[in-house]
Amino acid sequence: MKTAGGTTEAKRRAGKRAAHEVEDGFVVGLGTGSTAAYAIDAIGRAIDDGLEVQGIPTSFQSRRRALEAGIPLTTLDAVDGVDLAIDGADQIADDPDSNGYGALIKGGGAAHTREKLVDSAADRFVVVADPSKLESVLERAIPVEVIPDAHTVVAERLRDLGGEPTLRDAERKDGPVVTDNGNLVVDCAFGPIEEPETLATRLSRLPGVVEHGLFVGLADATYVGTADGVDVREY
Ligand SMILES: O=C[C@H](O)[C@H](O)[C@H](O)COP(=O)(O)O
Repeated sequence: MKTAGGTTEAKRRAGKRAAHEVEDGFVVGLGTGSTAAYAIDAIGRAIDDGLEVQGIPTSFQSRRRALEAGIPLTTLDAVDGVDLAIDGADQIADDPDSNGYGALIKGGGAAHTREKLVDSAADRFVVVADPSKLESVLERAIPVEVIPDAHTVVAERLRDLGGEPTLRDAERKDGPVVTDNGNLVVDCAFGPIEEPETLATRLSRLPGVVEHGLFVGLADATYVGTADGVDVREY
């Protein structure tokens, strides 16, 4: 049986393992969420032991975690490139025989726009996860970041594409979630996504959409923490 403690340990293992890939002098993309946070903490400990790196956070949350961990920060426009990005995922397509093997759904924390920017800029993008994130076919609702004025129009276009859109509401305030970029999030359910690349292209084309949480062909590897180790998938 999977326990909350077991999941925590799996996330910690995956995060630590990915942090081992960080080398002296690297510029590292720092993902958002509870799993990437373990990688950030591990990089911080390596810095205490003498490693020299710079981090690029993907959200307010990862920036704060990185500052707490003592990671020197930089920005995408101040560096020549990103050596490695480490980031979590909400769902990972895990059928090697399918079109979308290694495709991801991200944005459960509304951070997918900056995550996609940083993760796609990296020479290598490693996903860190626990086994609950693995599915043969992606099926979670896709987070779509929209400029505020556009949310009703985009929702209409998403229905045209066969989706069921819902404006994401904040849990601890009246009103919608507002992203780090000042935008809104529409979560759109499409059922099982057999052709993630086709859907990703269609979503990217919609006026008013800033970015969506379907990451296709971006991940280079996934590290899945397990009860006694880490399973590695290279794409
Ligand atoms: O917007 C949030 C991000 O895409 C996260 O990487 C994703 O939600 C996974 O988070 P966690 O590791 O906490 O499940």
